[in-house]
Amino acid sequence: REAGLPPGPPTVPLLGNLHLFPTEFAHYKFTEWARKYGGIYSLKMGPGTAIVLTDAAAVKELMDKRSSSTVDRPPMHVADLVAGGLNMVLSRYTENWRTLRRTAHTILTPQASARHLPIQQAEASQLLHDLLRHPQALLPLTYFQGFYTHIRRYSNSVILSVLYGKRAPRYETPETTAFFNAQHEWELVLEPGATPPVDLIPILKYIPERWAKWKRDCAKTRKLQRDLYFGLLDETKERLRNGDENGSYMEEILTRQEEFGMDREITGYLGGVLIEGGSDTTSSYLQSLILALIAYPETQRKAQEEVDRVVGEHRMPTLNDLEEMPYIRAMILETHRFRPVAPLMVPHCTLTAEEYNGFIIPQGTTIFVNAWGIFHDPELYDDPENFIPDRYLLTENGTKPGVDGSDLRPTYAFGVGRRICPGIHLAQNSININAMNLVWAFNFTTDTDAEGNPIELDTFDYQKGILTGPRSFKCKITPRSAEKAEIIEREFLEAADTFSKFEFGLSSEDKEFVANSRVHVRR
Ligand code: HEM
Repeated sequence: REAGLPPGPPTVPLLGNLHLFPTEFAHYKFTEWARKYGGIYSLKMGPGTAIVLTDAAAVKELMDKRSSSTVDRPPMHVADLVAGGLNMVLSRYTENWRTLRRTAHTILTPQASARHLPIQQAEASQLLHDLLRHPQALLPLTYFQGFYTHIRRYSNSVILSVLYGKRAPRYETPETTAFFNAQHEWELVLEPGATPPVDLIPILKYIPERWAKWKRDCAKTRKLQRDLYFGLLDETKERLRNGDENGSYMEEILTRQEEFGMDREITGYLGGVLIEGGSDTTSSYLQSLILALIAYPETQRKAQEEVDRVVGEHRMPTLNDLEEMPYIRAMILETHRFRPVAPLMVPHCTLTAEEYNGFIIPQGTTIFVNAWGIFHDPELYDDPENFIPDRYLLTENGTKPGVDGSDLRPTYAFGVGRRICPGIHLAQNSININAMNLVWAFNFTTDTDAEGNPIELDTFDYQKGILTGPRSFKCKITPRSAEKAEIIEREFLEAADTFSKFEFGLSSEDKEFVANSRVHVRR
């Protein structure tokens, strides 16, 4: 370890700390090291360096205030092979990234996100309806529990609708299947160990494809992504040409392509990255919320009391109600803290050398922001391992009274500096609507086994990966009253008008599903 670097675990020759680097759930190990080496420590990755920040003051200074240096991402050859450097999440600080980011900001403003509220609300009404009708697995062979796929469908359909004006009525809708399929392949090639260390030893990039399965996997992922992303783009173009607009983001980009400086290639990938960013993040969050509500029934009871007081029995919640619901707002923040979707955010990288607190951070250093370690720091939070929304009623950032939490902020889970999540407004609308809806509509409880014993939930049973969410779990979802069940049916039926504007070019199975679900309701 070079002089001037922050401390860190002991190194060995050549590898540095590479042999210690966790290949899954890295945030646990990073947090253990933070308690030992401090809020800023370094890891030697062969000749390269990584810094782990588990200190909110350091994050604020380095990631927010000095974001012009920490805006970069570390090199990732796999991302270049799959998306030609055009995947905004993983892209380096290039002209293309700036174009993608600028355009994303222009279309994803709070005002634009508000314009898309009707379809978000309609989709949320289908989510309630799906949970009411089919809370359990839809197909006997489905690995996932029914509720789990309903939530995934919801978030994917919302993003497809707002981007391309085309919704996904079923989890098995062809575009949704194609997306989750491509995404699965993408996650496999991104897994640590799936590729040789090409970013550390660049000569490995030149291994011919016939000896490198990973290159063939990247090519396969690239094709799956391009077929879907450019297919959807071309359909939108076609509709625009035919005068069938419905106000989607891609229509706006296609209309203003020149002004945004976007060619076909970059436009296709902008849409793609927004589907990727917007699908499993929102759904993982909602699945974590349900998991927490079941594991902490007292919290569920308090949230239900509040929603009943503000909304009552006879109507569904609306976004305006949230203002009157401090407990639900606290519960929303506590879910981000308890189980952040991106526990290490997405790694950043320095464009210039930085000095901080007497340490030198060289140019080209990878920076991990250990959101998990900060959110679970017992110095900051009382009883951090438990789900306790009340903490956010005591202080703005949920920290212990008397502790200075001013370096934190309520949007922390969405990232830092110039890479902060551009989908934040759309995501927050989804989270706010559904958090209220779910506690208003249902009781969430543990399921029972064949002998009638409750099936214990493991609140640590999470998927591995940069983004994480609970693995499918069993639970019981029951409507809280017959009247609420009726309101759910009615709202879903009334949403048909809103849906119809987004029901272009559906497959025959989707058409049949749509027709049947609505006829069924009318009976
Ligand atoms: C619960 C929901 C969500 C959470 C918790 C979340 C969180 C994050 C985090 C932590 C980052 C990395 C920030 C950083 O590097 O510092 C990020 C980046 C990103 N998110 Fe989200 N996100 C969510 C929803 C969405 C949605 C709905 C979209 C799309 C509409 C989206 C699109 C993106 C994109 C494109 C980036 C990359 C930004 C860049 O590197 O410049 N996210 N998000």
